[in-house]
Amino acid sequence: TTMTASIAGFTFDDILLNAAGVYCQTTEELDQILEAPGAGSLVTKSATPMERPGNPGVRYADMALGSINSMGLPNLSLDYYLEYAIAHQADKPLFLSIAGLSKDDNLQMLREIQASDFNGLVELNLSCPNVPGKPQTGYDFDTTRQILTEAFTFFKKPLGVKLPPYFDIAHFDMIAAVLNDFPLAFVNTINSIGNGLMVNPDTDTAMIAPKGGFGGLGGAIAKPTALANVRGLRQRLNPEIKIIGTGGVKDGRDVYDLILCGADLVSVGTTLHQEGPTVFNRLKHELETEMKVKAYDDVAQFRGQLQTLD
Ligand SMILES: C=Cc1c(C(=O)O)[nH]c(=O)[nH]c1=O
Repeated sequence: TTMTASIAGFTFDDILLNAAGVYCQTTEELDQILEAPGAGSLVTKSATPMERPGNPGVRYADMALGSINSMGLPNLSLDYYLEYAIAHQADKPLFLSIAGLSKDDNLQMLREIQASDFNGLVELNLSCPNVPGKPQTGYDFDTTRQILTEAFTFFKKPLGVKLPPYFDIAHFDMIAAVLNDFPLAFVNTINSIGNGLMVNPDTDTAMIAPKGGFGGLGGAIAKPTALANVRGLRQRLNPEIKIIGTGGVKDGRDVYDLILCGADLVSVGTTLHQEGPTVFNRLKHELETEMKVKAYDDVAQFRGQLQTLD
C-alpha cells in the first residue's frame, strides 16, 4: 500500500505526524515522534523568540467529547527547536512551528530561520487561541496578508500556515483569496476550536484554570469542522498549496476521511496526547485496512475525491 505525499519537493514516506503542541515540547518528546513507526515527520512546539512558561494552573483536560487546552504558548524558545531540527533533519523532512506574539516577532524568527542551516518546512501558526489579549491572526485577513507579504520578501524556504477553523463560507473565500496570492508550500487546518468551555460535573467548576476556563477544543468534537475546513480550502486553494489535515483523528477511518476531503498529510493531537506515539502505527494499519475495503492501494487514488449527493 502506498501512503506517501510530497510537499515542496519533500517526499513523506508516511503521511502521519503530530499536531504542533502535542508531544513536541522537549527533545525527549520529539525523539519519540522521530522514532515512532508510522510517523512520517514531526512538528515542533510553536516557538516564540524567548522561552515562555505558558499559562498557570491546570491548562489541559480530556473529556468524552475531546480535549480542552489553554496552554498559553509554553515553549523552550525558537533556538531550542531550531537546534533540534537542524540536528535531526537528515532523517526525514521536519516542520518547525513558530507563533510570534507580534508581526515583528514572526518576521524576526523567520529571518533567523532563513539565515540558519534548517532545510525543512516552517509552519507559521496564525491561530493560537490561548494567549490572553492576543486575537487569532488567522481571523484578521488584512494582517495575515501583511505578514505574508513581508515574509515573502526575504523568506525562501518552504513556508506554510496553521489556520484556525472557519465557520462561514464567506470566510473560506476570504482566507483562500489571501493565501492564493503567495507561494505557500502548505496550509495546516485546523487548529483547536478556540474558546470553548467545559464543566467538571463533580465540582461545578470549569475544567481548566486559565482564562476563566476558556480554551481550544480538540478531539472528536473537532472532526466535522476539520473535514469542512480541509474540503473548503482544497476546493479554493491553488493545487500547489498542499494541505495537512488536523482535527478529530481517533482511528483509521478519520484519517481516510481527511484524505478524502483533500489532505496530503494528517496530523494527530488529542489522540496522540491520550495514547502516545504508538498511535501512529495503529492509525497506519487501520488506514490500510480501510483502503483495502475500498480496493485502493494508493492514497492518491481517493485524495480529494469526496462525492456529494447532488
Ligand atoms: C501556539 C499556541 C496554541 C496553544 C497553546 O499553547 O495554548 N493551544 C492550541 O490549541 N493551539 C495553539 O496554537
